Order: sequence, then structure tokens, then C-alpha cells
Amino acid sequence: MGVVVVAAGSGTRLGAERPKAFVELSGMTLLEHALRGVVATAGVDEVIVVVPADLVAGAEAVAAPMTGPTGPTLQVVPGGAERTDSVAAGLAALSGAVRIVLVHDAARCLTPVVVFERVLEALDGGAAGAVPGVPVVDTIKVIDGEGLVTGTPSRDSLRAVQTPQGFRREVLEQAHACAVAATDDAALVEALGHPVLVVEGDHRSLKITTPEDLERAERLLRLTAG
Ligand SMILES: Nc1ccn([C@@H]2O[C@H](COP(=O)(O)OP(=O)(O)OP(=O)(O)O)[C@@H](O)[C@H]2O)c(=O)n1
Ligand SMILES: C[C@](O)(CO)[C@H](O)COP(=O)(O)O
Repeated sequence: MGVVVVAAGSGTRLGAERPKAFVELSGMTLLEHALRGVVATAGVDEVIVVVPADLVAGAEAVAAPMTGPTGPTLQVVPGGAERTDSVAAGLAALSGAVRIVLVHDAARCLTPVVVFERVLEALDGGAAGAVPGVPVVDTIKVIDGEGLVTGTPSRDSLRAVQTPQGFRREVLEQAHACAVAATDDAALVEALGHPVLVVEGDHRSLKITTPEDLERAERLLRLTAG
């Protein structure tokens, strides 16, 4: 099984001095936190880390010691302009032996191992794709271009989805080959008509997007340590 960790975003909304995955949280970069969860997951054979082109060497120095002598192989490759380009770059770097792929955001750096396990379990059960999701707590409105509400979908059928998102490799490759604009990999797979299962996500798997998210993650880490 292979894991593609996408860490090539710039982090515009975070507004830090360096790309988001290289920002520190409790003394460790987001990328290192994310990799801790990845390498602690049983069954990972290959890890591909996708970073901005000028940070490949730096990321290698940080990430390589994290896998240990008996751990998965690790490669660092340059990403692209959009998240889908970075995922595609990671996919292309996997060896031919990999049949199952998990795609994980470095920005979801505190994802617990149990979430990786739930996604893998769903794939073991035969799903073509599986993604973690949490129930939506707000009421969601659909609006038109003027801001007028055109609908209020039932919350019971809504889930906010996270990563890691897991797929059979051939399905994900096929989806990326006919890539349309999408904000996650599951949407590309769904567009081809493949079933994608939502498994239970976790509030600790928040995506660090804004400075407030970074503070929330610091608080979560303090709670876990204490
Ligand atoms: N060209 C890109 C864009 C995003 N990502 C990765 O995709 C994940 C989710 O993206 P997001 O949180 O939106 O990160 P950024 O694009 O960096 O954030 P922003 O939109 O604020 O610039 C992150 O781990 C990010 O590093 C990536 O690898 N390559
Ligand atoms: C893949 C993702 O994390 C699932 O919630 C999300 O869609 C990434 O979106 P972003 O706009 O690239 O942050």
C-alpha cells in the first residue's frame, strides 16, 4: 500500500513566511506531524511526499529519518500548481507494486492512526474508494449568484470529508487521467461513476487553513500531551 502526502501548497490563507507544511506546530513542522501518523499505520510500504520544488532536498533531510530501518520506503517529489497536480505527481512516483493508494493532506497533520485504519478496512472490504467524514453541525444553505437561498439540504445526508482518501490504484489513476476541476480526489472518482464509501472521520483531523486553525491544533496537542 502506498501513501501520497501532499505538502506542496503555499498556504496563502495561513499567511506564514514559509509554505504551510513547513510551518511549526509545537516544535515540529506540519509535515513531520503528518508523517508520524502515516508511518505509524500498519501496512504502509511506500510513502511519497510532494513538496514545492525548491524544498525537495530540505524535506528529504527531515522526512527520511522518520521511516526507520524497517519502515516504508520514502521519496520526496516536486508538486504542481493545484492540489490535483500534486496528487498526480505523487501517484506517478509510486512503484508498480502498489495496488492501494491513500492520499493525505499534510495540512491535516493530526489525523489519528485509527482514521487511516478505517479507510483501509473499507478498501479491504471491497470498496473502490473510501473517505473519512464527519457529520455537519451547521445548517447548510445553497445560494445563487445574488446570495439568495435556493435550497436547504437535509443535514442527515451531509458529511464534511477529510483525508486520507483511499482508492484502488487503477481507479484513482483513471480518475486523474480525465481530471476535471475538483477539490478532492473522491470527486474525480465519483465523476467516473465508481462508488465511494464515507467512513467515520475525526475532529482531530482538522485541516489547518487559517492562523485560528493552527491555534486550535496547538490546543489539541496540549490536551493529548496532558
Ligand atoms: N498545489 C498544491 C496545493 C495544495 N497542496 C496540498 O493540499 C493540501 C490541502 O490544500 P490547502 O490546505 O488548501 O493548502 P494550500 O493550497 O497551501 O492553502 P491555501 O489555499 O491557503 O494557499 C495541503 O496539504 C497542501 O500542501 C499541494 O500539495 N499542492
Ligand atoms: C481534500 C480535502 O482536504 C477534503 O476536505 C479538501 O477538499 C482540500 O481542499 P483545499 O481547498 O485544497 O484546502
